[in-house]
Order: sequence, then C-alpha cells, then structure tokens
Amino acid sequence: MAKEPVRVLVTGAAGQIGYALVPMIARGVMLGTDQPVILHMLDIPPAAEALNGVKMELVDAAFPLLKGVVATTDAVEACTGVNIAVMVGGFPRKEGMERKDVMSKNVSIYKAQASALEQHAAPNCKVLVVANPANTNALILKEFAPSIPAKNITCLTRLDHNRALGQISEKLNVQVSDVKNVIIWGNHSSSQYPDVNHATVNTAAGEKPVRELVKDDAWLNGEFITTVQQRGAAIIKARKLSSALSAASSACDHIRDWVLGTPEGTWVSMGVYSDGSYNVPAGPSHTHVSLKCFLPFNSVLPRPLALSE
Ligand SMILES: NC(=O)c1ccc[n+]([C@@H]2O[C@H](COP(=O)([O-])OP(=O)(O)OC[C@H]3O[C@@H](n4cnc5c(N)ncnc54)[C@H](O)[C@@H]3O)[C@@H](O)[C@H]2O)c1
Ligand SMILES: O=C(O)C[C@H](O)C(=O)O
Repeated sequence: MAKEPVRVLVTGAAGQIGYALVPMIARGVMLGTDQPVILHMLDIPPAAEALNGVKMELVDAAFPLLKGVVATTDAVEACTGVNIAVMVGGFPRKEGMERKDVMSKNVSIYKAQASALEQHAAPNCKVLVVANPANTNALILKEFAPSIPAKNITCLTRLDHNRALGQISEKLNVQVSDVKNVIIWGNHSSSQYPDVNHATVNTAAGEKPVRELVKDDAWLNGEFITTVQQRGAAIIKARKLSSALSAASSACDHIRDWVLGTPEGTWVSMGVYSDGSYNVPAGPSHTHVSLKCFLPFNSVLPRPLALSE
C-alpha cells in the first residue's frame, strides 16, 4: 500500500538554500524514495513572485513523489498540518560578518513563527532550524513554542559534521563514505569544536582510528579544526554568497537520519537542547545563552523513529 504523504515545510523557500533544498525533498533525498511528500513553502511578500516561480518549476519537474505544493506568504497556512519543518527563512551574513551579527534580524522571525508552528503544525512535528544564528534561533523557537517537546526542536550542525568528514577524506585520500563518527561540539559558529577522537576510517585492514591513520596531531589539532570552523566564511569569500547546496544536502541528511535512523555503529551531529547528557549542564548556559545550550545528538537509533513519535 502506498504511504500517506508527509507534509514538509521549508521557510525562506524562495532563497538560495530553498532553491537547492525543495527538489531534493521532492526527489526523496530527505525521507526516502518511497515516501510521497507535500511541500509547504513560506516566504515574505517581496519574494512572493519568486516563490511562485519555484512552485512553477516544481510542477514542471514532474517529481513522482510530489503530491502537492503550498506556496504562501501566510505563516499559518504554511504551518498547517506539517510533520517536518525546515526553518531556512532569514538573512545570511555577508563577508566579514560573524553569524551572530544577523541575530537581531533573524531572532524576531523565530518568535513569530514559533507560535504559528505551535498552533498549526501536526502533533510531534520535527523542527530543524537552519537560519543563523541557528542555535539561538532554535532556542528562541523552543521558548516561544512551549507545547512543542524540546527534543523535537533541533538546529543544523550536520553541515559542520559533513565538512569534517570531507577534510579527513581529502587528507587521507579515502572515500568520504569510509569515514565516520566525527562529532561537532558546541555552537554552529567559529567557537565549535570538531572532534575526531572517536572517528574511524574503514580500510582493507578493518576500521582504524583517524588519529592513527593521519599521524599528524599538529594538523588535527590545528589546521583541521580552523578549516571546519571557518568553512562557512571561506565559502562566502569565494562565492560572495553563503553555502547553499551543502547546507541543503546536510539538512536532508539531518532529517533523514532523525526519522529513519543511522546505520549500525554510526552517529551523527545535531544541535539539540541540552538534557545534561555528555556531562554538559542541562538547559541554556546563563552566561552565553547562544553558545552553550545545544549539543551534538548521538543518533545511534535502535530502530527507525515513526514520524508520529
Ligand atoms: N546552519 C547552517 O549550517 C547554515 C548553512 C548555510 C546557511 N545558513 C543560513 O540559512 C539562512 C538562509 O540562507 P540563504 O543563503 O538561503 O539566504 P537567502 O537570502 O538566499 O534566502 C533567505 C530567504 O528567506 C526569506 N525570508 C526572510 N524573512 C523571512 C520570514 N520572516 N519568513 C519566511 N521567509 C523569510 C527571504 O525572503 C529569502 O527568500 C541564512 O540565515 C544563512 O546564514 C545556515
Ligand atoms: O557561514 C555562514 O554564514 C553560512 C553557514 O552558516 C555556513 O556555515 O556555511
């Protein structure tokens, strides 16, 4: 029997991440190639015409899994009945800025959209915040949507996780799919700590620790960390636009692994509200609310999570 469609909200859908992300969702990259989807796309009135253009292209692409498109500038209409919400809407930083510099503009958006989600999304809607500062926006959304369980509100550190995998794969000249179990600790900002101390590489001789294979602690403790921390800025410098295809792809990875589980023995990084795990104090830090409240989430799931969980 065909599966019921899942409703997926993408805010900021007329922007550059949105343009990369919606076709991935419609092709099954996020929820599987047997999972029909209905896309809900939200943007602001000045972007309404562009948003309608994206809708036209989705229709023209004739994606077999795409069972409907809602394109709107009304947050209530956009949030109604959604099972997954990917919050991309907001302003990106420009060259020379830190991610926290867009805080004043973006945080107010998340207050307003929290209420729309809380009141109109499907029960147990899973929320992924992508817009920067991602951790702070997720915390604001949690505070202003108190009836959504805190464990359902997450932010994107998977892009940093994937960047770390990519750097190790290039250094060792191995397939990125053979590298696993890096961890991103802390905020999606230049203060994050990419941790390779449990990471391994699948080799002809079995799984080997990354540190043993790299044999260069100076690089692992120095250039590797700063490259991952500064990768977003390097992309803005090169493209004059912030990362989009890698952000969209990582957002799909984040939701896919959350809903469908990770392969046995593999974990991934997600920004989550701290429940005190990993010896880190529960809840937001009193001194650096945005810097310390979210942690990587060990998603070695014993079984796939149903969307209703
Ligand atoms: N967490 C991560 O790893 C990561 C990675 C890349 C980018 N980002 C962030 O994602 C965000 C989007 O980046 P982008 O490159 O797509 O930017 P963009 O400017 O191309 O697109 C953003 C879209 O959001 C829309 N928008 C603005 N206010 C809105 C609101 N109130 N409701 C709905 N939509 C609204 C804009 O009209 C625009 O279409 C930025 O904040 C960027 O910094 C995060
Ligand atoms: O760095 C940025 O501002 C965009 C995004 O957060 C990224 O990491 O690429």
